[in-house]
Amino acid sequence: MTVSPEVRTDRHPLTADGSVELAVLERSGFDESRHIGAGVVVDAAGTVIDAVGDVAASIYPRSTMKPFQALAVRGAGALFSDEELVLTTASHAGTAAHQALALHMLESFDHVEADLGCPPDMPFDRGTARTMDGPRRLAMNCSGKHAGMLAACRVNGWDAATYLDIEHPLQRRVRSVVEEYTHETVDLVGTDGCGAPVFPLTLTGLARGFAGVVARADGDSAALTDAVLAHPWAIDGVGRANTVTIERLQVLAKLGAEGVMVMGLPGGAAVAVKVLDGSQRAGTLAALALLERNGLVAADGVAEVLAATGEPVLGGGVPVGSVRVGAGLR
Ligand SMILES: NC(=O)C[C@H](N)C(=O)O
Repeated sequence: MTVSPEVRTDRHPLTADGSVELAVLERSGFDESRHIGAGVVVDAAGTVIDAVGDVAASIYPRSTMKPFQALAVRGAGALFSDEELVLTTASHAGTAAHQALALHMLESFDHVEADLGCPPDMPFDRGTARTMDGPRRLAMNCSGKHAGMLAACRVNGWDAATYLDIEHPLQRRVRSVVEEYTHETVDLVGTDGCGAPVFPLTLTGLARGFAGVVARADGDSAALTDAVLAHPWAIDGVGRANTVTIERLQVLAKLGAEGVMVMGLPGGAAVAVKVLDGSQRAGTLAALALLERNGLVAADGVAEVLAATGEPVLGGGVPVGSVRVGAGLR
């Protein structure tokens, strides 16, 4: 992590003391695991309307930064089809369709797979992984984001070999988009798993920023929001949690690694959640519980999404338990 001269003295990480119980896994009638963390709901104007835990704590947003990165790429003049635009903001499952889309994005701007700055990886989708000989960059969940960044370099004549450097013109743009939407000063820079710069943000700033994106206040954020709603398969994968949430609830959902989840109602509120232990298990459950308790999504729709995407608790191959909303959210 590098530190800029004007470090915020109030920036602090989320701790156990700043967390509440978000989810509990019960097996055979006995509680087995608990996930703690924090979550915040803001309205369309970015005002906090509900919060649990220390939502002034900062977290790495990981892939929930992708909507801001996608807007920076589009703002730099790299234009794609709607499905490709969704891939620029995706943590995709790496299916053949996702990989083909990423390849088309590269080729449209005279790039090749080896130009991608993200590392070779196996796809999230197990079926696709079984068909592959080994990891490749196209299959990495961030390949669409990186293809978009490379396209922005081509359009502007920027150096494509250094596009992940924090002082590269593209990353400067990303930084200013993040600051514009979150209303926070970027003062710390880390490196995401895919190699891109990632900035700690308060949970509240992240929710505010996401509410700004789904507010559709300008052409680029409207195009991004509408594209995700129209092509939810591309942002995650068929049957996967973000895709199912978008399909069933018309709520934009975006996961980040290490237990981060943001969701936003087009033109309305947004929620941001961090599960302290980094587990992905509780993210969708906690974010939807926060939206539901504020009357922003219907209980039956939430139950449908959780039934379709919740992690099964199995014993001998049959369900013997469940994951429920924790005491901190009730
Ligand atoms: N889904 C994610 O958050 C991935 C993240 N961008 C990483 O590279 O690790």
